[in-house]
Amino acid sequence: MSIDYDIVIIGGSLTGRYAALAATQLHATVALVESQVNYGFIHHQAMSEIGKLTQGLSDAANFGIHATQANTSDKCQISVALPEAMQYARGIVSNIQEQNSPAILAALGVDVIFGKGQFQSSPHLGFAVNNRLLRGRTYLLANGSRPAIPDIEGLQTTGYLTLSDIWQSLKEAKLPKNWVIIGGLPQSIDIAQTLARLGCSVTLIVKYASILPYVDPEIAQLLQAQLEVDGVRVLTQTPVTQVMRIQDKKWIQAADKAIETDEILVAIGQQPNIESLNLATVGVKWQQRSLVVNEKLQTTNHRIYACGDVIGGYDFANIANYEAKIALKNALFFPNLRVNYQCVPWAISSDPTLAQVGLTEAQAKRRFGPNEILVLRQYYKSATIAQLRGDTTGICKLIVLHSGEILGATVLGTEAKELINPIALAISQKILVKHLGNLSAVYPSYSEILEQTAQEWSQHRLNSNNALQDFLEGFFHFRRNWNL
Ligand SMILES: Cc1cc2nc3c(=O)[nH]c(=O)nc-3n(C[C@H](O)[C@H](O)[C@H](O)COP(=O)(O)OP(=O)(O)OC[C@H]3O[C@@H](n4cnc5c(N)ncnc54)[C@H](O)[C@@H]3O)c2cc1C
Ligand SMILES: NC(=O)c1ccc[n+]([C@@H]2O[C@H](COP(=O)([O-])OP(=O)(O)OC[C@H]3O[C@@H](n4cnc5c(N)ncnc54)[C@H](O)[C@@H]3O)[C@@H](O)[C@H]2O)c1
Repeated sequence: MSIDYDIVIIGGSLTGRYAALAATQLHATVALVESQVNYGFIHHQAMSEIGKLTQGLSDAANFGIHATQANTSDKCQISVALPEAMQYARGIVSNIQEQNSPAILAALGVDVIFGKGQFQSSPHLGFAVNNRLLRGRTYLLANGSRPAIPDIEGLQTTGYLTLSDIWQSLKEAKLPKNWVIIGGLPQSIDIAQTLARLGCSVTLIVKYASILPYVDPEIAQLLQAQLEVDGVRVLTQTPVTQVMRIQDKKWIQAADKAIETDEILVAIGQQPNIESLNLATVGVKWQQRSLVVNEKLQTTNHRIYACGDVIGGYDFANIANYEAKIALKNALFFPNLRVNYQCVPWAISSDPTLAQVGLTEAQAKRRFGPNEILVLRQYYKSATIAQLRGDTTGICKLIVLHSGEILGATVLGTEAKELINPIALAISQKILVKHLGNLSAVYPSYSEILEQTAQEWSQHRLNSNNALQDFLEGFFHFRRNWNL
């Protein structure tokens, strides 16, 4: 069989492009097939930053900072001009787009093909696009997912927005005032807070007991409390059963509550983009929420690999890139590598930020038994930097074995995204918690929180070792008595 490319990558967002560049660096020949890149999530991040800035400016008075109108003693009101904010966000998207442009990829040796294409199985496995048949030794599906829409009575006829189109579809100069968000995905938590900070009235509705069922409950509760402080009304254990339009208002029936709103955002999960790919013909299987892959990220056709949102799980760009690395190496060389999500962190850009890696306390206790686990925690208020910046809401929680092996961590607080990365590295490199405790972190810095949390381990070891405590007491008693 003759081939045109060592790998054909289908889907060219940040992950597809990342995989394509990594392949060319390894001197493999690569085709990247892309239908239409959507940088919606960068747009969202920009809006989220504007929301945080607005909040920061509103809090300025706590630091004794007051702004007054020229020639009057009236205080300034903080407000966001949506068209200008959207223009700023579009500018960021355009910069990122430029950095990842097809011209740059082509210059680096990637054959970029615009189109949608589909697999064909005969006479040989190939990917047909724009009247061309791309024959790859292997294929990588990085073609993402789209919002899953629940079968709720009246939802389709009433109309709704999703995480993919929320910002792009807003045409008015002002945001709709009242929002209902259905579903507690990581991204919907962030969007709820951003909308509230931009002046909207937001109700977040989830059908489970927690806004984020896979997160440490203590921390999910703290995050929920912060959302409520920001003015988000949170309804848990409240399944939405019906949606309807009455005149120009939308109405939501959630358990025994009827809620009137201007706009609805549906965020209950994603489903893979698979329909147009002709996957059944080439033996690739899928489920409702994801493609079926093994630990090597091979689909049920061993020459076709997949990574990113198309294979399900939490949708995060860094998780997609991690999977792309594994899938790419398996596809180009011998398929030996297996995914291990234990050391891949993820974070929500909420304020305070939530970041998690490895096992939660409950998962660790289930896997190793409750007596084998130590939970080390430190609150942000103990760190000088948090006091200086006035952001003392936060906690760092490390889950460790008695041996000092780190199993997981959850951090809620400023710079949690930065703190989680060294913990992920410690987990992957099996660096014991005592080494994190010996950090000598820069003072004042948020890393102190990590250092202090890790030091709890030595303190716990000492407190639970009576023989060592007796020895130390005796040792210093002896030195004092003998003046040594
Ligand atoms: C509102 C929002 C906020 C987010 N915030 C964050 C965040 O803060 N941090 C974070 O890590 N992640 C965030 N994410 C998630 C992140 O965007 C995704 O996890 C990441 O982009 C995964 O990349 P992917 O390549 O799997 O899928 P996508 O980014 O969806 O890319 C798939 C690509 O494949 C193309 N494609 C689809 N079908 C075909 C076809 N048949 N042929 C050719 N091409 C095709 C599409 O056009 C698209 O460009 C957010 C997502 C949303 C919606
Ligand atoms: N990283 C992880 O640890 C992990 C683990 C499991 C699942 N996931 C992923 O997280 C995503 C969500 O998973 P899930 O199993 O919670 O999905 P789900 O469809 O059961 O729920 C998603 C969210 O929508 C809410 N919801 C759904 N229907 C609703 C309704 N009618 N009314 C009100 N709220 C409603 C749920 O309460 C939840 O907050 C999926 O994409 C899944 O693959 C991640």
